[in-house]
Amino acid sequence: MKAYPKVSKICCIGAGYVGGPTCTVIASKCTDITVTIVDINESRIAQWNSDSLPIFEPGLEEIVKSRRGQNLFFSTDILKAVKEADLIFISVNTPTKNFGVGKGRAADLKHIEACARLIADHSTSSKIVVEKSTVPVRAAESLSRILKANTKPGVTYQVLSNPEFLAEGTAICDLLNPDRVLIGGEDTEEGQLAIAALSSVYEVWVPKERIITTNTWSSELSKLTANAFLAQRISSINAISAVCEATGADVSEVARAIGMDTRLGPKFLQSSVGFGGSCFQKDLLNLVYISECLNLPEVAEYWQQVLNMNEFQKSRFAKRIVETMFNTITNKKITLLGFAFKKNTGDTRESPAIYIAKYLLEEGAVLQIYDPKVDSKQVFADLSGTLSVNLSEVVTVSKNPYDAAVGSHAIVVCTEWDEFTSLDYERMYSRMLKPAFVFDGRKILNHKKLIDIGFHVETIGCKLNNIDQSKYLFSCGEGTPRRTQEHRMRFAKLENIFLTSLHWDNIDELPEACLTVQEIVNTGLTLHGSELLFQSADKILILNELSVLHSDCLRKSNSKSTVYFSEKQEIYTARAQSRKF
Ligand SMILES: NC(=O)C1=CN([C@@H]2O[C@H](COP(=O)(O)OP(=O)(O)OC[C@H]3O[C@@H](n4cnc5c(N)ncnc54)[C@H](O)[C@@H]3O)[C@@H](O)[C@H]2O)C=CC1
Ligand SMILES: O=C(O)[C@H]1O[C@H](OP(=O)(O)OP(=O)(O)OC[C@H]2O[C@@H](n3ccc(=O)[nH]c3=O)[C@H](O)[C@@H]2O)[C@H](O)[C@@H](O)[C@@H]1O
Repeated sequence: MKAYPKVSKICCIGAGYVGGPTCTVIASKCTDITVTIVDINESRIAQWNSDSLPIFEPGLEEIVKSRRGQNLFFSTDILKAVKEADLIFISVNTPTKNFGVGKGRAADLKHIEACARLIADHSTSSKIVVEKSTVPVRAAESLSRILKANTKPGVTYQVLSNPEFLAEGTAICDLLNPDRVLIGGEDTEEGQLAIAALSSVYEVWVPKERIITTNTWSSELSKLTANAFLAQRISSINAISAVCEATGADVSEVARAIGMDTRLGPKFLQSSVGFGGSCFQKDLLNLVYISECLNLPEVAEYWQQVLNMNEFQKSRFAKRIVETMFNTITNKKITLLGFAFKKNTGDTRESPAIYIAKYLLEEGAVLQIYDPKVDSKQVFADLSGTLSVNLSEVVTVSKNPYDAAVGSHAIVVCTEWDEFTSLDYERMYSRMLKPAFVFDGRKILNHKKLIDIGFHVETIGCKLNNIDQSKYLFSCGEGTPRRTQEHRMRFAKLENIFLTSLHWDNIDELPEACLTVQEIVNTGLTLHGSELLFQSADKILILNELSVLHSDCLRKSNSKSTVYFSEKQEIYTARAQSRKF
């Protein structure tokens, strides 16, 4: 068998989340190959050539900087790179079609086709064309037909399928140490030679036994199947999380127990607010569409259910936020921690945070959003379009989580960033209105500790023992400080005093209590009682350093709910802004 000439020049069309990292790693491992990554998006290429790369991926920047200008180039001169290359990766986006036949389900292959026509029109030498993008089964065949129908004399093409399995956030590790590299090609001598040529590129750093070869269609279908199985696992554990919440079981315990079965394994069993990202939904929709086209409605329905479960999970979580906050979040500030679809990436495509944010905004909430890698421009772009609210009035993007917590009623964790586990939640709590809530959509926080601080905590897949940790002192008559000491209650930790009547016996020591609290800490003191009591209390409490808030338990007007806490909280909020002694 003849050997294919050694690959010495690679062109990658599409400088996105796949093309950029993949070909950067190839350039770093195969320093004798010149790798040029091209894109029609000029600003993206300019960013790749700058100090601020267009995507965040741990470890990527170092490798780009070490190879850029050596054997790694980013360019908008697509024609030149295509002409010079022996091997061309097509890594363009293949989004879900939003028009015409297959709208909302089929993959839109217009970018792939544009690449094929461009290669056919401008190539003056033979090429191996590699489908890196995720495509429907038999897409390589269409690619091949376009190329061959436009072939110039003396130019030949071999089309390979080489799907990418990297996950964002761990892309560099995945590329350096892949579980497998899959290459599909034609079952002809030329096809096998092309497979061998691409394989030789990977063999520089990937053990040969991890490079598997197959026919093109199996390769294409394996990619869709891998994503479908991964998404199915998440939807399966999320379905169980709903059962756990209804029964008192804990989904983390269930995941641990089943994950130790070597047949199941522990990965992808993290129950969450739902999966996001640019591929799971798109690829599942594609699989559903292909199954329908093949007249396999049962198969289509089966995979559709994985997506339905994901929608259910997101909406269940969003509804729970509103229900727990006394069924109304109108004008309530809510802090969203995380906006990316997972940690260690700035990518927000199909992020569950977008769904949650839109839901809360539609319910009238005011959002204060913090994500370490997503900027405000991206947040506003993602939230624009569908809502009936003026976004700039109801959404702020903060530069740190503590600012995002000021005046907020609730924290909602949407992304599992490591830094969220080590925040100073006492500090967050002190900046929030009470009762203060945490909704942990990623199950990453120390829930017991949060409850001890005073938060009401809700999470996915288990019921938490939320007991009201607030301490109430009923009346504050003569001898109260002494008696609180006898009962080992620290006066300075006092946050609530309930005044039962205006009689001097009940309020005698109130000024001293307030002075003590003011001197030592404090985040504020709430007095509970009737309006009448407060009119008198106003006259005896004039403190510069301490906010004393009123909670008028008797007033029922203006109440949207008969729930005591709801009413208390509304009045508390209103007073908090207007009354300071
Ligand atoms: N994002 C991910 O983690 C993974 C994505 N994939 C698949 O890889 C493909 C690419 O995905 P991403 O890199 O995330 O997309 P992306 O949207 O980040 O990047 C695609 C790039 O292709 C460029 N492009 C489109 N048409 C072009 C043309 N005719 N000429 C030159 N450039 C063109 C776009 O300007 C864009 O910069 C998709 O099929 C996706 O399903 C596969 C594995 C992982
Ligand atoms: O084709 C693709 O685009 C890629 O899709 C996924 O990678 P990615 O979407 O980048 O990230 P994942 O780690 O798979 O996470 C996807 C979503 O599922 C969520 N997830 C993941 C794991 C888990 O246990 N629970 C869970 O909710 C994540 O938070 C995230 O929202 C696959 O993992 C990659 O193998 C594949 O190459």
